[in-house]
Amino acid sequence: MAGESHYRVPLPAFDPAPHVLIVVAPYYRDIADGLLAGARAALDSVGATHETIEVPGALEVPTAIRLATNCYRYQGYVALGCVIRGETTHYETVCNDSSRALALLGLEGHCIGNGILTVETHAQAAARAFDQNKGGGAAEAALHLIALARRFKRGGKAFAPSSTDTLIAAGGAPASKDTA
Ligand SMILES: Nc1c(NC[C@H](O)[C@H](O)[C@H](O)CO)[nH]c(=O)[nH]c1=O
Ligand SMILES: CC(=O)[C@@H](O)COP(=O)(O)O
Repeated sequence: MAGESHYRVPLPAFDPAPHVLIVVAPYYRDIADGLLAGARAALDSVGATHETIEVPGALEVPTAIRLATNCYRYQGYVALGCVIRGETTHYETVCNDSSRALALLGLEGHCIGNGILTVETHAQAAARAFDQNKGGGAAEAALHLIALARRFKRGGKAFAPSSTDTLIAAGGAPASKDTA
């Protein structure tokens, strides 16, 4: 499967536009550049502003995001990188720990899209970074979570469900101004 084949939930409109931090591990520079281009295009498409920082490897991405949360500057985060299986069990460590740490940060309420590829070969990585635009998908995931965070923000007014309200709407459906 080379190209993109799954359904992508339409992005909501944002007002105000969110500010997002991209954290990328350019362990494989060419793959990282493909992921970055897709992520930036997705953020630009909704008017989101963004900054990018680099860390050495995928294992550092969650820690960098956690450190960035200290400054309350970003509404969401896009984690980008690529892990390719080597000869030892280190692959499992890098894949599982980075993924688990990002998930735990998400459960703390941080809006994170995970675009860290975990693959067997460089060719698989290239297909996902370029043809399948996994960087864009990760940025879109972060944007959907930002919309949800705004919709369900702490101390917000009570929400009355209606037939048009679904979880998938992710903040895009209600006409009310519910911005964070
Ligand atoms: N093998 C890969 C790594 N390994 C490096 C670790 O992520 C980490 O930087 C190191 O253990 C120091 O803490 N990183 C990747 O991004 N991709 C790999 O394939
Ligand atoms: C995913 C990795 O950490 C990998 O690149 C390391 O390779 P190796 O298992 O051959 O040391």
